[in-house]
Amino acid sequence: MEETLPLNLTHVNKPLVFTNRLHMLLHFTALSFLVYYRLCFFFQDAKTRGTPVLPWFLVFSSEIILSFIWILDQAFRWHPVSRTVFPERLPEDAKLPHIDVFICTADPTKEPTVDVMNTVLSAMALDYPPEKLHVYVSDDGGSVITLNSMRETWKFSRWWLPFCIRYRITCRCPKAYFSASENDEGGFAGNIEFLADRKMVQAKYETFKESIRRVKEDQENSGDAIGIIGQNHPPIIEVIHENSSGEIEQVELPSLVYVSREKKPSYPHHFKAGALNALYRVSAVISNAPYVLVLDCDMFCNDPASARQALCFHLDPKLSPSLAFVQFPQKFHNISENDIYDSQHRSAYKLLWHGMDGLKGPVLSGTGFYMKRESLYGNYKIKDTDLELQQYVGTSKEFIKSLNQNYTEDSLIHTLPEETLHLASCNYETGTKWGKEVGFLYGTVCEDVHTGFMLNCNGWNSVLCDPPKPQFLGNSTTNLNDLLVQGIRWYSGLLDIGLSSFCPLITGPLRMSLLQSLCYAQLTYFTLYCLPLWCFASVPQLCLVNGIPLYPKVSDPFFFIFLFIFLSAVTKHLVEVLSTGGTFRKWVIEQRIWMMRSITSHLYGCWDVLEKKFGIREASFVPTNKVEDDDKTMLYQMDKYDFRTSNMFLVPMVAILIINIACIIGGIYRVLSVGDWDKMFIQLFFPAYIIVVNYPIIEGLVIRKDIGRIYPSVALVVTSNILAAIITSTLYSLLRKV
Ligand SMILES: O=c1ccn([C@@H]2O[C@H](COP(=O)(O)OP(=O)(O)O[C@H]3O[C@H](CO)[C@@H](O)[C@H](O)[C@H]3O)[C@@H](O)[C@H]2O)c(=O)[nH]1
Ligand SMILES: [Mn+2]
Repeated sequence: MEETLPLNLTHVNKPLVFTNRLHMLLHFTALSFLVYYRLCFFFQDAKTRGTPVLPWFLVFSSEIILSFIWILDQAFRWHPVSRTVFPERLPEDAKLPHIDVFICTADPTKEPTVDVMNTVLSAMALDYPPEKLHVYVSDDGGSVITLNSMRETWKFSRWWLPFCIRYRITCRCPKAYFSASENDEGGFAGNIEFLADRKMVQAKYETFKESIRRVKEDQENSGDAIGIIGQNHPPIIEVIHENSSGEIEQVELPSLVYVSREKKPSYPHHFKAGALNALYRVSAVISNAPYVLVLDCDMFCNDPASARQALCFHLDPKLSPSLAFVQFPQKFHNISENDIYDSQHRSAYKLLWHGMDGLKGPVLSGTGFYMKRESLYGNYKIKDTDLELQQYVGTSKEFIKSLNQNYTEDSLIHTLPEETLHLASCNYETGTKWGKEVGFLYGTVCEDVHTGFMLNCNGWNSVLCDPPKPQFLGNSTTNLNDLLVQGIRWYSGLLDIGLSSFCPLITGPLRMSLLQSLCYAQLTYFTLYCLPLWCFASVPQLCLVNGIPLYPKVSDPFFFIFLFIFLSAVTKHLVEVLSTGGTFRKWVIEQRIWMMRSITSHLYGCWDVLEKKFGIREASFVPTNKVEDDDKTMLYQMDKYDFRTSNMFLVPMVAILIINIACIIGGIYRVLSVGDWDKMFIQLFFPAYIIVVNYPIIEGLVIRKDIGRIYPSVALVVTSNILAAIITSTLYSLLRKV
């Protein structure tokens, strides 16, 4: 009866679903009262109002935007699920499908080659029949360093893979394996042969690292600067192969292919999406596996079992026909205990993705997913003539042939090198539907969300596979500068999708469930948090000093509506943090990071989108820095914010704090002398809350003496004060008049 047992199971946490929905009902009712209260104001007689219209309107608009995002957010909480897989029930190895692994790298200066090669090694060492595994590395930098290092990697893999298999090592990324405090001994603890082999392989690993260092040095000495090579180079494709030397045992290894697509300054290259599409084509004529694992170069396989786990969904006869991809959550190896930047993106990967999984499936997250190759080929099947097909996917006959291959071993095509180079050339896509209907979509730097959204629109589903042991571990941004810079790219890319012709609120409901569309809308519109947060950080405070009440007084029944909404929102957040393994402290940190990001990254993200819409600026994808810096890591591990970032981020944060501190002092003085504290209670609470939550900024500015503090440079002090003064005086004059 073995065959009838399911490969996977889905669980619904019913009590959680119930409490979520009850909370939605209560919170929504309170929000309706709030809207009623705000609207009534406009019907009052101008004389009895006692508050000018403008500040009321600003605060009301902000509340509407927050409520709008809150409503979108509820879709994630409607029907969260989790899943279990049973890889032991998969068919025997001989019947398993081929898998291609794509690893993207772009810049050997920002993405340390040794780490990239560790990712490659961990992927080659997946627990999967090696003859069915092809690992492709896309090098957008077109760098000799990466190519030569891959040759070294191939050599080392002949030692590394047999070692992992023989001793059943589960951590197959050598860097992680050799630096782990506790050794993964696969049940061979104390075995003399194991210890000797381990020592020998470790020595080989050291030699391997040394050889990569030499490759780098040779390149630097040859005068070719690293980094600027990326924008203009011919296509290079090489199947890595070395003649085996006698001393190594003969083992079958997965194939390893280096692909650097052609780049010319006159052709847009569409960043990572362009790189992945080139890999899609090249691999189609080499191995053409029906499933593709995509990895960022900094995300290694932490457990070799992921391929088999993903196949528990892809080979499930019920799910398979409409299943586009199996997404594993992004998890990171460099997260400290308190995680002061929320680098792990707790809410997304521990909560939101599970919520979408209960609807039509999680959003594509850029890395750590097993995609069904066919799902990205669009509507190629309904093209009648060869010409139509060529206009759709391009002119390569070999590629078109690959579309209809049966994925059996004998059908693997042995392609001529010219064909692969043609497929990786930069004008191959001209006049075709690549990036529009075929492959990863262009037009935004968040190609992952965009592509996932369109797949869902076209009827494909996805699932989230989140086993207890992280299958992939990446490198997250753990300093303020990288975090905020990366944030600008994400939030502008996401808002780009929201404002494009693929607006999730319009396209979505027509082509998928309303709830799933709301989830996408939340992802693409939460950049707009910057508007209400800027407002709440300044308007109520300035009204406080001016004696303009914006909220009901303590004795008013509506006061409890506001109190309830605040408490309900923060308590729900706190409960979610605690139930996903966080602490009270983590909750405060998330509140703080939300404020910091909204005030800076979200704002600049919006600005970026505006500039792009008006054609002032082109899209850019600045790869995140992945070089480990001891100073920065030390500060992060010590839970100290590293404020060594540009004034572009510091000035708004410091200016907001100046306003809040000044207003709370002025406000308290005014309330004491006038005695209307009951009218101003909420407005006194606002700045107090902001100051308490953001205390580390004050500490960084006036108390800390270490390298990560905020240096009160003349430029910073002057610009923050000027900004604070501009905001204050503009609002001051406006608020009173209207
Ligand atoms: O022109 C480019 C730019 C980047 N990359 C690669 O894309 C990957 C992701 O870039 P990274 O700098 O690490 O960006 P992150 O912000 O960390 O990436 C997140 O956000 C991206 C979308 O902005 C997604 O593509 C990623 O999968 C997701 O992890 C890396 O492997 C890069 O080498 C390219 O191949 N070509
Ligand atoms: Mn990354």
